[in-house]
Amino acid sequence: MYIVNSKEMKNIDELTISKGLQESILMEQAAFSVKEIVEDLNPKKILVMAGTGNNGGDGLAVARLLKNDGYDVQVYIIGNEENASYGFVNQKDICKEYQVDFIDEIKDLNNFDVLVDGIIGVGLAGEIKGELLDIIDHVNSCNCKVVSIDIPTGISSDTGKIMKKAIKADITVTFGYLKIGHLLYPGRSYSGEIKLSQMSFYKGYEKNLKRFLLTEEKIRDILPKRPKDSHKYNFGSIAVIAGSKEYSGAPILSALGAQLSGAGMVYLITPSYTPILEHEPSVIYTDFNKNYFEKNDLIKIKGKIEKSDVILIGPGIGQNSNDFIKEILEKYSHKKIVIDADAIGVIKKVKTNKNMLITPHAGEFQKLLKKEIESIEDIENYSLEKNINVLYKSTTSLITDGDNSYFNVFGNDALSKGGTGDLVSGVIASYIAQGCTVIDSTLIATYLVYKTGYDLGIENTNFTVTPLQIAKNLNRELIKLRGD
Ligand SMILES: NC(=O)C1=CN([C@@H]2O[C@H](COP(=O)(O)OP(=O)(O)OC[C@H]3O[C@@H](n4cnc5c(N)ncnc54)[C@H](O)[C@@H]3O)[C@@H](O)[C@H]2O)[C@@H](O)CC1
Ligand SMILES: [K+]
Repeated sequence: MYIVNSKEMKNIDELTISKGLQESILMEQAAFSVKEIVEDLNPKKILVMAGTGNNGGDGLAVARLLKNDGYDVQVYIIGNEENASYGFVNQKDICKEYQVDFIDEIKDLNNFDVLVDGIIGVGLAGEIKGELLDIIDHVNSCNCKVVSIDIPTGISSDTGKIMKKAIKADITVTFGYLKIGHLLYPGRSYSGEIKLSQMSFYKGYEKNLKRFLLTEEKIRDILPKRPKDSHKYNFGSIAVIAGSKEYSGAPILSALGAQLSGAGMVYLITPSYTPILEHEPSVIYTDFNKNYFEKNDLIKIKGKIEKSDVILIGPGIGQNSNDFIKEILEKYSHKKIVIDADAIGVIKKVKTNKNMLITPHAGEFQKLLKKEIESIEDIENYSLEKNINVLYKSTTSLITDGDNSYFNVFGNDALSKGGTGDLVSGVIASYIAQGCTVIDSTLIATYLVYKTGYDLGIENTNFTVTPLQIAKNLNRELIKLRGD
């Protein structure tokens, strides 16, 4: 499923209209789908709040359709009509013919049971200003159900950010394509339940789109098949190079993630002792009885690294093993490498390539960028400039190779715990070892871990789900995907 920004949506609108489909037809389609959703709420009294752009035009058309079906509906217009769009003016003229009731002031919004937010859609420019600031507060403090047209007023469709103030919707009805702002927080929570309506948009533009929603269907397509007649070497081997005196648990979660999701062979190499074999005896384990890795440790593990199809480096490794990490990234840059946690900072010092994946969360990524992340384009551009794959971990995670990006929205607060990232990186390495591309492996791994965490949170509570529990239950999602 494609995801668009406001510019792409505008291009799609314009291209569709250039093919001969009139704007008023698109508006009628949009309004009809909103009207049906409002009707499902069984309202007695409805207020449509309309801005003076085409989002307002949609709102006016919704009001007219509801009035025509006998509903008690009123319209309140917000903004300067001198600069109104043609779509708005046209719909207002039709509303008058249909005797739609316009009001000049709103006293108590609690007199209405449904509010339709047709104030601003994808045409939002800059921060909300003027009378709208108070109106938004008023809407957010009332008890009515709020249905936003296209995107809640005040949410940026490009970033999901609140542009000073935004309406909190119960339902958002959007048209043709999801917008980035529906998926990224806080836009994701302000949108409430999102309903996507199909429209007659010209599909020829889709070849230009490069952002996608990660779906179960996609995972079914890319999940590797396991041949019955196979041996361990069919499923690849992984060198997990992880841990330090301070963090002896992280390597366990990474190794378990790798082993419990199908890899053929997992070598775990840590500086100090970690009790992995008590958890999973099939892991091949080495430690050096020291606190951190040193550059010359590489000689001792060369054989295992060279036998491995994938290297996972970084979970729990701390900041005292950087020379050793740099040596590995330089020497084995021809191998697939998952670079996690404290190893991520080391990529600033090495030449990177598309065999590599980094897995930063916001704090780690900001350190690489040396500035705050403004939009997902910052992440995509970094990936392009550094020629490296990126998994940006957040409640909505982004997976990108710079050219194509996927949004994973299966995450929630059940995953917001130390150790989840270690598990994810292990599962990613596992699917690379099993023959998937770096990006596909990241899609599969984040899907499996996030979805398992989500399901365990529902069965138990989001407070109590742990990464170890998720690791031990990865099989459940795999069983569902296998279809039995
Ligand atoms: N062909 C089309 O163009 C279609 C457009 N559709 C609707 O049209 C919307 C886009 O319409 P527009 O491009 O006219 O834009 P919008 O109507 O979303 O926004 C423009 C209006 O918002 C006001 N505004 C913008 N930023 C503001 C700010 N910071 N503070 C206060 N007011 C602000 C502008 O003055 C203008 O009145 C979509 O979201 C969708 O609802 C749908 O009807 C489908 C077809
Ligand atoms: K809106």
